[in-house]
Amino acid sequence: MTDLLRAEGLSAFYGASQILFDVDLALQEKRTLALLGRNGAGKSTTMKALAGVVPARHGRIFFGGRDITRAPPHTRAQLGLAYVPEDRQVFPEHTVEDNLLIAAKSGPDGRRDWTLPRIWDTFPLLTKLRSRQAGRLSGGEQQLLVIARALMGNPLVLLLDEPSEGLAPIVVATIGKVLRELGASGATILLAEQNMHFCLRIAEEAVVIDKGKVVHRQDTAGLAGNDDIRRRYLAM
Ligand SMILES: Nc1ncnc2c1ncn2[C@@H]1O[C@H](COP(=O)(O)OP(=O)(O)OP(=O)(O)O)[C@@H](O)[C@H]1O
Repeated sequence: MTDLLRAEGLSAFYGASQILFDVDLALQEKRTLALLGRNGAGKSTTMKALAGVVPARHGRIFFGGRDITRAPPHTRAQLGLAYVPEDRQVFPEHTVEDNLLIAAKSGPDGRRDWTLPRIWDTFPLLTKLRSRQAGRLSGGEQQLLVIARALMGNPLVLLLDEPSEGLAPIVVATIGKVLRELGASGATILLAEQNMHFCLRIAEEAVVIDKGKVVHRQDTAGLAGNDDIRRRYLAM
């Protein structure tokens, strides 16, 4: 299978502080990879480096075989890399439907698989809320909206930063169901999470990061039974 997105020897800094050390990641087409780690392990920084929001000081990032290490965030987005940050930024004054329509465009390959009707089918909860102002949605509803909005751009890869963070278990279950369906329909997803249980039925494989370094890689089914790694790096 082809690596759609690959990071090789990635390092990143905030000022003088080094946050990522020699991170290697490979995301294959039509697969979901979990990037797991505790609070402060470096998951968000990795996602930001892949999206171009934080520069890579060393190393290389390849997307569809093309070197995007120095490409700005908007170029990466145009190439089909959709980044959904953890802060769930919706356009608060606009309706759910307008938030989605603002983002509607063909994918870099000309595909228009994701349209409003398909979004309503995949996210029934959003259908009910289509006329509501996005700023009035709950955190979970906003999370669904930002995922749906990313899909409206028909991306090749979704980078999702901690979609389950701070949400009630029932909402987390709804988001999990949507992500499983997306994976089954052939989406390519990198999912940064602290919550390993959330990832188990969504991602096939996991990369564990700790103190900015990749410390372990395993299929998620195996990781669930790997008490040593879970205790050492995932605080569970
Ligand atoms: N803007 C910043 N300036 C300086 N240091 C930062 C900044 N953002 C994050 N850090 C530090 O970088 C390290 C990695 O943070 P990062 O947000 O990537 O971790 P994370 O695994 O995503 O954790 P969380 O679950 O808290 O989001 C932490 O030590 C954090 O304090």
